[in-house]
Amino acid sequence: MEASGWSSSLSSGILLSLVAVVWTVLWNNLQGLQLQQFVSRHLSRHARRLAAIVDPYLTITIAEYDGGRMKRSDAYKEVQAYLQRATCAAGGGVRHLKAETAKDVDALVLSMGDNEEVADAFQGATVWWLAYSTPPREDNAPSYWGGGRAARADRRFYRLFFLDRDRDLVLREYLPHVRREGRAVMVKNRQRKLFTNLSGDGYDADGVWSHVVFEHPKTFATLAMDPAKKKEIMDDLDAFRNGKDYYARVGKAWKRGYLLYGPPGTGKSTMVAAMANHLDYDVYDIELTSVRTNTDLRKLFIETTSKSIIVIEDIDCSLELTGKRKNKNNNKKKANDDGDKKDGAAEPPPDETDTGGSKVTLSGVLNFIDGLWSACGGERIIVFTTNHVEKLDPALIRRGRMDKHIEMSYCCFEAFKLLAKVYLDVESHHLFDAVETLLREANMAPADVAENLTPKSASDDAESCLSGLVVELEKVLAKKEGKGKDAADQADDDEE
Ligand SMILES: Nc1ncnc2c1ncn2[C@@H]1O[C@H](COP(=O)(O)OP(=O)(O)OP(=O)(O)O)[C@@H](O)[C@H]1O
Ligand SMILES: [Mg+2]
Repeated sequence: MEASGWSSSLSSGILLSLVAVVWTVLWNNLQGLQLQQFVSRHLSRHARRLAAIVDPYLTITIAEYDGGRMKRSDAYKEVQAYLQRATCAAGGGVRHLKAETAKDVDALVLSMGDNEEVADAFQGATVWWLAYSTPPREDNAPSYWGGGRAARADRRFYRLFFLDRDRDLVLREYLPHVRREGRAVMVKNRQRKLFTNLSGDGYDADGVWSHVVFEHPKTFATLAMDPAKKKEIMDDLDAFRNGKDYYARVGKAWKRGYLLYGPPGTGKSTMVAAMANHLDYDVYDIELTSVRTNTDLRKLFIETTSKSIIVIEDIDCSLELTGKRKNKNNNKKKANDDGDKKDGAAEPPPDETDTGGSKVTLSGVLNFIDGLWSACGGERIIVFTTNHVEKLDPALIRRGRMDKHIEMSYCCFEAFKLLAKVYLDVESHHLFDAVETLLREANMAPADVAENLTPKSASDDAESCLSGLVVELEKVLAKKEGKGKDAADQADDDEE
């Protein structure tokens, strides 16, 4: 925030008096309500400037990014939220509004467009807010922070104008009031968001992240898995959410890592949605191959808000993160004494001269998870998903980084019963016994079970869906037994 002022002058006072006299004469002669309204609105837009001639005013500028391009300023976001309400209250005063979807699907949240000005009254004083933006500076992408979309975007500001005589009121009471109210508006309007670091049409840009409204319907109630395991995960999440004091007491950053591993279609991505819905958190989905450097990755992390889940899907496919660190460490042991223990602040440049495309390295990802920067903000869950846990570098998934390892496995009978209830609304059926026996031997992912339980035509009912499932399970089992027999024959041949 910055403050400046102008002093009044006698000649300005005389000029204002003249303007007032001319204005009164003109006003009395104006014909027609419409013209009067037009002039009135025009005048109100300049009232602040006129007032300043006789009484100096101060300004406070609030930039969207203070202290560089690291993180959106909380004050800016709070003022933005506060002004959404003030803008609505201002009625016709603001002519160019920006609209965003609100929590209530039919409603819109309105905020001031660029170069719009809105007046606000507080305890008898009047203040004015102006929204404006400036083009990015040429030198606005310091190489240390890696530049990025935020650095290339317009720089946005709010400027508050108020009279000098209201200085104490504004600084001591009005601004804290604005921030408090702004936070309340943010909570009220909060829609959960799904963020991505990929830019594109259909996303709303928000610094380095783009987002859409997060509307995944999956909850733990409809997630099929072993009930005891499910309860354990839900308890773990609850303990995390309520664990602020615990984390502070033991001196740990308030974050928790979950590794979800298992074959395709066992519900890893679905589990992330259920977790987000359970905790009421936002989701940040990082496409690692689109992150150019380790510093960009760190910037993405810093720009996440608390109460969020940060997901990297298919971590084994995302990058060459499987064992590379070991080779690197062997090669550069003296220069870089164990990259995973480095805490981000002084990242070695050689890490970023890695492979083409994305230059994110294992060391960068390790720092991102539990380097010094990872403690910024708190209350974040980091989730990795993979089909091949055995391929991952042990450093990446050790406890402390990925605190909880959750195996998402093939469908068990308990999981099947839940799917049958969800998809067919049946809790018991004469075919359940056959399904139970088959599921003990045949490996079928919940995604495939769910697909078999989905009616395909109006004539499909529970009986036909369950029969279809039994047939499919028998096929899977026959295939498995066939493979087992082939393998046994091969072993016999080898022995001979
Ligand atoms: N445990 C489950 N409970 C309910 N539905 C499930 C479950 N597992 C999978 N499904 C259904 O199957 C579909 C695929 O699941 P999902 O994408 O979560 O699998 P995945 O484990 O992430 O697979 P991949 O390894 O290929 O990414 C989803 O639409 C989901 O509804
Ligand atoms: Mg998945």
